[in-house]
Amino acid sequence: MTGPLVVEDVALSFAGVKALDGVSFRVEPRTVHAVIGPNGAGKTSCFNVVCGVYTPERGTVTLGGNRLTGLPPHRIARLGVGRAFQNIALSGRQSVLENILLGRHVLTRSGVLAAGLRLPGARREAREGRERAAEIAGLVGLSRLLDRPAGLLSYGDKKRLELARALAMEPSVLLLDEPVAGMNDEETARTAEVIRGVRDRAGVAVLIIEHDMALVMDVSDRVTVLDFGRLVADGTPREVRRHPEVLRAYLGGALGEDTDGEDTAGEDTGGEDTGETARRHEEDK
Ligand SMILES: Nc1ncnc2c1ncn2[C@@H]1O[C@H](COP(=O)(O)OP(=O)(O)OP(=O)(O)O)[C@@H](O)[C@H]1O
Repeated sequence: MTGPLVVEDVALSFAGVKALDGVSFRVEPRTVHAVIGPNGAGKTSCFNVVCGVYTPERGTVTLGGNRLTGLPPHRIARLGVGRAFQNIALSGRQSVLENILLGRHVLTRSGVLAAGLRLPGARREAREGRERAAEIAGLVGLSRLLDRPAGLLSYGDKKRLELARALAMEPSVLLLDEPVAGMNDEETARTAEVIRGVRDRAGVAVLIIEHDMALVMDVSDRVTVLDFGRLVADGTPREVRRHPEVLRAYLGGALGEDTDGEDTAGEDTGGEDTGETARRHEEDK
């Protein structure tokens, strides 16, 4: 990893709606960092700013000191920001291995012509690419399914293949948008292991958006909480779970279970009206 991903004072609006309003946080190398918040909090907008899909009105994003803001998404990807999309867009007829290799295209130097002419450099690159793709498949638990067409995989395996394809670009930071959405408990647990493996075995930082609070609290080293485009808390899972603003944003419910057995859901948050935020979110829908 080249260094931290630093989001600094980022602001973005849509027709007067402040999707992000002065958001700053940093993702340290080799950590799992979650961005959470109620619907419409600005999580997806934040990802889109990091990836270069949106250019913020104010603020910057840097990776290891290199400025990403203002660069097109493909340049940002080459600089080390990988993304696995929420909507699965795999090539169903191609095998697991071939799908991972598609993700490596961005790294292949010798190009299609050289490969077609079977030049030695291209052949070596192709062999190394296949070896690395197989390693990545191992990292996400798909080693035994290398030759299987992606279209025949289970839902959970498809999501993990999508993750592998993003890893094939050899990112320093991997962005995962709801990696366990729609998964049962067993698949969620497998994916949690994969996320830890990406951090610990591949040495890649993982930035996730996720609504599954149990997963977030389980795998994250750090959590950034957004609400109405503003950062309301940033800290370890334990710290944010107890943060009054976080409890207010979530009405205490989703974050109430504490590992030390204390129930923080019923804690007095000091707010005048804990129902206010929820009502506003309901109105927004
Ligand atoms: N392309 C867009 N056009 C107009 N408004 C948008 C657009 N994208 C996001 N917004 C608005 O910006 C705010 C933040 O939205 P965003 O999608 O970033 O939130 P989110 O936290 O990802 O929500 P969710 O959990 O529902 O996906 C919302 O008020 C949303 O309606």
